[in-house]
Amino acid sequence: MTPQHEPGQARPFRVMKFGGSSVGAAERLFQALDLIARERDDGPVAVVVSAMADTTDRLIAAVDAAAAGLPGDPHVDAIEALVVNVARDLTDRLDRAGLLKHVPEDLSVAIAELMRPLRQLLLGVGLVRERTLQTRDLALSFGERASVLVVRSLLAARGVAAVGVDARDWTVTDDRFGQATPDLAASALQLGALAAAWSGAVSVHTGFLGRTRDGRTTTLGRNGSDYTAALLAQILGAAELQIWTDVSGVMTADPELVLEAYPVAHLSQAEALELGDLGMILHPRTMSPLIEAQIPLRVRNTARPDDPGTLIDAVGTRDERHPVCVVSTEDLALLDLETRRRLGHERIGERALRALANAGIPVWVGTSAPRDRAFAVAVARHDAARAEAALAAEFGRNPDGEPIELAPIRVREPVTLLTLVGEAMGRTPNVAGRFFGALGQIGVLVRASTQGAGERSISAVIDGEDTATAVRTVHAAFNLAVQEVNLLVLGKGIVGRELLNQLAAQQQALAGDQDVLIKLAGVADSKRAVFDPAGIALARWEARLQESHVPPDIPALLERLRRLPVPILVDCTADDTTALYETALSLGIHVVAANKRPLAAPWPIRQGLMDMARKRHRRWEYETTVGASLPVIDTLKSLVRTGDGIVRIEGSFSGTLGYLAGELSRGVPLSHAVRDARARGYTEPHPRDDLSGLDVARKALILARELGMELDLDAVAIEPFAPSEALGHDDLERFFLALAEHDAAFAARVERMRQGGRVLRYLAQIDPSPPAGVPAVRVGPVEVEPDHPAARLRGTEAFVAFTTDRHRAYPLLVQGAGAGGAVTAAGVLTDILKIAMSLRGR
Ligand SMILES: NC(=O)C1=CN([C@@H]2O[C@H](COP(=O)(O)OP(=O)(O)OC[C@H]3O[C@@H](n4cnc5c(N)ncnc54)[C@H](O)[C@@H]3O)[C@@H](O)[C@H]2O)C=CC1
Ligand SMILES: N[C@@H](CC=O)C(=O)O
Repeated sequence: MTPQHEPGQARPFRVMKFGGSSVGAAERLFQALDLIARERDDGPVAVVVSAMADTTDRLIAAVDAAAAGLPGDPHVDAIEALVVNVARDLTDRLDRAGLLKHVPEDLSVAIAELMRPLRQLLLGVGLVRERTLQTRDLALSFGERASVLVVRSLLAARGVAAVGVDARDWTVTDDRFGQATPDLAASALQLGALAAAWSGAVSVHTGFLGRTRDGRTTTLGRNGSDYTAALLAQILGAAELQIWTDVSGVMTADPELVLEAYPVAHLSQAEALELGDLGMILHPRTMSPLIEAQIPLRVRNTARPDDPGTLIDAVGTRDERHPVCVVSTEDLALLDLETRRRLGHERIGERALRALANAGIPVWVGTSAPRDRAFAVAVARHDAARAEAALAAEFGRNPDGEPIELAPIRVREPVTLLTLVGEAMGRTPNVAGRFFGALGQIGVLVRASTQGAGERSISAVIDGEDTATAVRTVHAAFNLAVQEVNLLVLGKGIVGRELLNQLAAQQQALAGDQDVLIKLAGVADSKRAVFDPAGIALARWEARLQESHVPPDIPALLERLRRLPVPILVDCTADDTTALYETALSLGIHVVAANKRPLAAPWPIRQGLMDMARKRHRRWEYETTVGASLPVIDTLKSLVRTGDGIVRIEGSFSGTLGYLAGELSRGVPLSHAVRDARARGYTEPHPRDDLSGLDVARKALILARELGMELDLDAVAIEPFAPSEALGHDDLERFFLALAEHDAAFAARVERMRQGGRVLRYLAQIDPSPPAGVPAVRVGPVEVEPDHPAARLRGTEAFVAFTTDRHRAYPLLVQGAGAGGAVTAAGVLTDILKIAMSLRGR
């Protein structure tokens, strides 16, 4: 039973363990000392400490250097230097943090004194040039012993009665040096005898260390200080073990990979064991004293002691829904074994695991195909070659000694073991579906998979390069209530600016009503960029961009964008951005574009991008490139997908040219109408692209290519709206002046048409099977009769008519505003939402 803490009573006995990160940096020591003093005021405590900072590494390096041989004979000076270095490094660190002046005695002398036997030890190693695990354990013990000396002295200096305890004096172990196992009963006996002398003082113990019955120093292996602390807690019947570290508890994912990762409030001991198997929190053997004695464990942050941290106990999460932890174990190799026939009575998996165990190779995960025809096993990458050799040796023969038909072993590396751990999973339906669905949505291939017993964990082996995206996506699918997408918006002109305004207005509603959180990670124009992985407040995007001095290095920004959940590049420029799309898609970033140029790029380039998007399972959405927000592309794709035969596509694709035709028929001079159209945001950045017919030609080409027509822009027959000689100037003012010279001729032409009962329109026609000598795609001005569907268009209205096998008598019409910032931006936002919604609710 866990002792309960009654209000008003002193809290029962607790063990506090401070790891490398907490006592490692001398600066943190102050905080650790505060915490010990604070807890001590509240009831009895014992403290376990690790070695400071890189002291352990320095000690290993010193032993290795001594064993490798040092200059001089018998290396006395060099050994002296090694020892002095280790000691000086420690005292310098304390001095820099201003800690030495708090201690009345001279700590540097005490540390040097403590290290004296290390000198003899290294001399011995140098003489025999031999470095055994036993020697190494003894050398390493100086790190923890120095920590105890420092912590005890500093506690005493602030008036906290403290006694330093060399845990070797009570931790009785076997003689597996480097990874010794304590004997609980013997250790309890020793500790009982020692504890009587502490009489209320804080006992400060070395973590990690033990001693054999015949007095040789041992270490307890990985997470050894945690093990010491758990044992101490068990033997002394502590009410709680606190592990103080540099994070505020067990995180839902590696915060280096997932910005939104957050500490889990509660974990069950069973979950902690699963996580421990994956190298997280405590090593499973460290958990067993706590489970046996039912001692709760709290993981806390030394730098943020008021954070609640994670409580690990028998109950686990009190939150039925969430969260679950996503653990990524990287740098593994996956070995695939396949037999073409059954291997007699013994299964391939059993033999493989035994062979690997005999070779001393730890296995991260092993999974079998039905009836064991195939077996895949993941091992650390550095063990891959040895594992392959061990398996090849094993399967060179069957149990009867006969050769067998084993296909060559396939080794895939690097791979990552991605594991979802959470008790709540067992109580939630379709966990596997959501897990694999989330991976599938982003095109991550699962090379092997397993589901743990008790439905507490599920794992997938994936390619190493997919790790970051996969962890973020799975984390978001299980732990975030809303589907987050992250945008990098290129261009803040008519369309880009309006898009950001619409986003600002809709962001909250989308999160609240649609469970989609659209975050602006970055925005760039042709001069500068601003990027913030935490998200740029939409009300502040313009100010943030103006304040920025960062040049628009878009590939570098894409590299940062890819690390965020559901990254989308939003192209609202009129630039040639094909190279950027290639980078984005290859990095796993979706693309949403109002820009037509990449779609109108030479066929192999456009097709290469399409293939890349398909291969990488990324989306490239571009509905607004024809008819702004009108559903032109979606309609055409649906017709093609459902097997309708397209007979012809025709229409008025340009909002600008439609608007100009209307203005001309009202008597507005051409140059005035173009100025006006530009000011209203209908034209391309340079109106020449509209008046030359190029913009409509691009749109027609985009549609033709949807039909699989392998055409380039030069195959489109273009007759310009205005004469080419009027369109030469880049400078807009000069352009308008030159255009004005044609105002009278245009007015006369329109008047002549009016008198003939016809109207001017700029039409496009796409004919998949044109008559001989007629171009398949053509765009140009047409004088239409009053009963032509285009004759009735008003303002910026565009229309597209699809004549198909199924819509032959009455063509399928899409009609509405074909240009303008507001409708186009809404179309871009719709494309963004298409991607977000398709991922939501996985
Ligand atoms: N205006 C409309 O009605 C419609 C426009 N579109 C397309 O939307 C795109 C944008 O049009 P507008 O907003 O009207 O153009 P705009 O000229 O007003 O804005 C273009 C923006 O792109 C930026 N830019 C240019 N090159 C860049 C680069 N390499 N990196 C970052 N930013 C860059 C410019 O600084 C500017 O902010 C064009 O491709 C256009 O064809 C599509 C449908 C309708
Ligand atoms: N300039 C274009 C804008 C939309 O693509 C047009 O007027 O149609």
